[in-house]
Amino acid sequence: MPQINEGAAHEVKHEQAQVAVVGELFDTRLAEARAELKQVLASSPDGAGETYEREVTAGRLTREVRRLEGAEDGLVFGRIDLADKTVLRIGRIGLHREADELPLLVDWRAEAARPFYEATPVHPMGLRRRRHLRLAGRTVTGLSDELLDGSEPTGRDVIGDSPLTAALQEKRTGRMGTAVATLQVEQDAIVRSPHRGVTVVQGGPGTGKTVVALHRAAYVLYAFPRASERGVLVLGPNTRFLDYISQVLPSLGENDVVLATCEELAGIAPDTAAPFETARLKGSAALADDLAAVVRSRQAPGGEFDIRIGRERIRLRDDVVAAARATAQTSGLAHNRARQLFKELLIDALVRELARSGAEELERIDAQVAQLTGLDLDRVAAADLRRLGIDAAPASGADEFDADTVRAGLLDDAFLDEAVEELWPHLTPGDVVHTLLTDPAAPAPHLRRLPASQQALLRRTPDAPWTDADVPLLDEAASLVDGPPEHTFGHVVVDEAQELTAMQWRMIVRRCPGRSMTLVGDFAQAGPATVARDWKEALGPDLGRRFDLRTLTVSYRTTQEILATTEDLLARIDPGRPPIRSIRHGEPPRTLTTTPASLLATLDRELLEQSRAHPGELIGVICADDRTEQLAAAGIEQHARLVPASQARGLEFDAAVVIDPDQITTARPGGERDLYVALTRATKRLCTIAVTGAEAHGTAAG
Ligand SMILES: Nc1ncnc2c1ncn2[C@@H]1O[C@H](COP(=O)(O)OP(=O)(O)OP(=O)(O)O)[C@@H](O)[C@H]1O
Repeated sequence: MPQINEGAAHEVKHEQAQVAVVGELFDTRLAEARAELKQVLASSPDGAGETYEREVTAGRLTREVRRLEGAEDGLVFGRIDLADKTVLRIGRIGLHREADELPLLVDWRAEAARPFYEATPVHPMGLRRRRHLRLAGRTVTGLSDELLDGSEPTGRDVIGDSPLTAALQEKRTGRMGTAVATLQVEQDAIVRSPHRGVTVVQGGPGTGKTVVALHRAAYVLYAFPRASERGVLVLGPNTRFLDYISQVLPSLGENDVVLATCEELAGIAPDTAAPFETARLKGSAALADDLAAVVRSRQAPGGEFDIRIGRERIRLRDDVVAAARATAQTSGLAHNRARQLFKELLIDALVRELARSGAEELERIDAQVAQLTGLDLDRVAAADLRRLGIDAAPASGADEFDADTVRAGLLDDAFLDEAVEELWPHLTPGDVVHTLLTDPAAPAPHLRRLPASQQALLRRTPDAPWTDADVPLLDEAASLVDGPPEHTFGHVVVDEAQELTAMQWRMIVRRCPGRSMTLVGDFAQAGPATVARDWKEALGPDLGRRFDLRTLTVSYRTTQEILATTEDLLARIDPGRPPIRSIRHGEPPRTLTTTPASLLATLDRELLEQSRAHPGELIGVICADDRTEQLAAAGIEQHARLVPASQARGLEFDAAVVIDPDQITTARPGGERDLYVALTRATKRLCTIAVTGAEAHGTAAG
């Protein structure tokens, strides 16, 4: 915090007064929105139209109230002074009094706020001074200025610690906070990018990828109205991570973003998690073709259609059925909808057939009558009609056949529908995936080409529960049988995007028809289900190669000392990658060595010492997944957050204690990447506990 000298004290007082004015307007707006909402909720609408209108208005006002409430904390955080002496205050939302020419508070996403983030002494963007404010509630607790135009500080400029340093020194709470006051130039450039297609942000641990992703989501909502109308989705790897980031967008005044995992997006709650080998195999896009083949195999694969209608037995030739099938299959409709088209085409053919056979029957009767009596019935009938003064064309059997009535009757006929069901059954997504993975006779060109051991991993038993790895398959099957998902988004943000399998990419792309996305991740941190090695490989099949690739280069989390100890590991994971640098410095990481029998005692002691030395700090204990249960049973969670290595991606702690790195490395393929993730979670202190001895992995006793 800058030293509050006399000039600074004066400035703090001045800012305090301004913050109070902004706060007053904020309170008025919030009170107005709440009162209006109350009034709308108390009204009694007359009729469906008014009820609908009331719902819409109440929805809008509820959102407005939540938006304002979310932005209250740290409402004002910046100020820019332009060379022409214009002063603008920057905050989480915009506030404007009608009578004023300038806004009282400029939304951080507005163009007018851009210089607050992007101005540098080399490119001052018309600024003389940039000021950061620190607030506790509505009290200004500190401020610091940067002079950008080369002018000398005056008594009204407060030159002190960088606001970024102050922000980074705050204790971790277990929930990510916003970085709206201190977004750095390279981050801001991505957040504010006008690019509406696919933006990919890569960078090492702690470089702010999540920060950028979330602020980008808020920016899109503000700056791209069409995308915002269709909604913004933020997709994360697991609920633990979503919980970690859950507060960021509300505190940016944005409550309308949907936060979801892939499972939540598909609306499927799997019963269990698949082993990674299975997850990797089930992630292959080639299975999409196999699923499509299974569905096709249930679409009138061949043969004629034979049905009794009334007393008649009608048979449609196989080429007639094949033509209906081809038309339905090329209609672009999903299986269950195309079934209706197929059925209607069959009915059309049946009606034609009935008309033809009816006409033939009448002709046959006429011919028999003529042969027996010598009368031409058609001519007799026509002569009779002429005598009556009616000019009639010769009657034919077809004229007496009411095709429309017959057609309508057949459309409603349950018996006919059953017959169609034999050829083209209604399917559920579960039927399709189940058939692919359980039925050895199912068409599955890709699956068949796999070695027997892999086929065995993919096979499921009839009653097996669905796993997380089945979710993208079920979602793919849903799109094949019921059509594309109803709920789509205007912009999708994916965090830890390196984790997604090809099948998961397909489910995301289905939900973002406009292909407007921000994808952030780091392949050096990829889990074992990931097979793609880079973005081109991961995105190529669904999004092509035209994406805007940005790289973040500075870590704001992991200290330089910790990064230095992970350099060898990183070089093994990704030999060509240049090490990243950090703006943080801290204690050198420590390694403790223990035996399986004394692991719990060693860990206990370490946690106790850390809590005593650094009260209130958040400690994360990261271990191989297999060891989680043992540590949980020992009550570790009373002192620290216990995180299985597979779920540590994206998380952050003041201190991290990494248990048995060798076990993490060997627990699953790509274990070195799991270890790299685990070692880079701490903002201050890293302690590694190595476990030596024959029973080192997973068998330690307390
Ligand atoms: N501009 C910033 N101002 C303040 N804090 C920042 C800024 N950028 C990043 N941070 C902080 O740095 C930490 C790491 O950021 P973040 O989690 O976004 O990194 P990441 O690249 O997503 O990391 P990982 O690869 O481990 O998932 C967070 O605590 C975040 O709040």
